[in-house]
Amino acid sequence: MKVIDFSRTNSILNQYVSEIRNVEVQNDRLRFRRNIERIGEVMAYEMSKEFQYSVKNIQTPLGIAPVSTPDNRLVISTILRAGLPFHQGFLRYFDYAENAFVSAYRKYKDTLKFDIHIEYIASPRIDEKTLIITDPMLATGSSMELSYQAMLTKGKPSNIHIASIIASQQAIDHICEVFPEDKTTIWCAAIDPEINDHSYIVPGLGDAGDLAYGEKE
Ligand SMILES: O=P(O)(O)OC[C@H]1O[C@H](OP(=O)(O)OP(=O)(O)O)[C@H](O)[C@@H]1O
Ligand SMILES: O=c1cc[nH]c(=O)[nH]1
Ligand SMILES: [Mg+2]
Repeated sequence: MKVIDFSRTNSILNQYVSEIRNVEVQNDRLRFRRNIERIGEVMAYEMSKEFQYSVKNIQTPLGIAPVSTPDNRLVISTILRAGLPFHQGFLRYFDYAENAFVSAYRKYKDTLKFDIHIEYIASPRIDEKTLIITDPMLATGSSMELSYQAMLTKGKPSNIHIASIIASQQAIDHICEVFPEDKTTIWCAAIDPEINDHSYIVPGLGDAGDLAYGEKE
């Protein structure tokens, strides 16, 4: 499976990642959400280079201009809640994309053990389309796996892009096992080495949903 890790390349993306990780900066919710959006925008631009293109002859006021534009039919799917600003970043660039939303949350049995519950899905048909699943955090990879299973009730995509910001090495390994190898690409801004006993990514950034939208009870 193709895994693209942007932290290996020097670019302005790393500035945005440093700010969402930084305890001195990340509590500014507006900046946190905007940085997540900006990472989505940059990632969307990079991802667009992998799409299929064909030349269209565009009528200008003065003549015909041949322009190569993408042909992929995109569905951007997002895992609530933390995925929302990331989704928005992709949608700013892929303005013709269809959109899907899946809810996934950790229901704790005690302080360490939890199940992931999927209770809501709103999606178009995804047959023969390019499915982009956006979620800024991949800790165990279970929310991504279960959300993908839920999306498969809406059809069979031709190819899949998993977009995350911080992924644990464990999540990358898990996704490589459970997603179709030949048609999946993982995009992330960084891969961190560990998850802790509470299944939080270390060093990670903390709870992305809470940082974007406030704590829940
Ligand atoms: O890889 P996993 O171990 O499944 O963990 C990652 C999930 O955790 C976060 O959501 P969270 O459950 O915190 O919900 P929230 O976005 O509502 O805060 C994140 O956005 C992922 O969906
Ligand atoms: O590190 C983590 C793990 C799950 N969800 C988060 O927001 N952060
Ligand atoms: Mg959360």
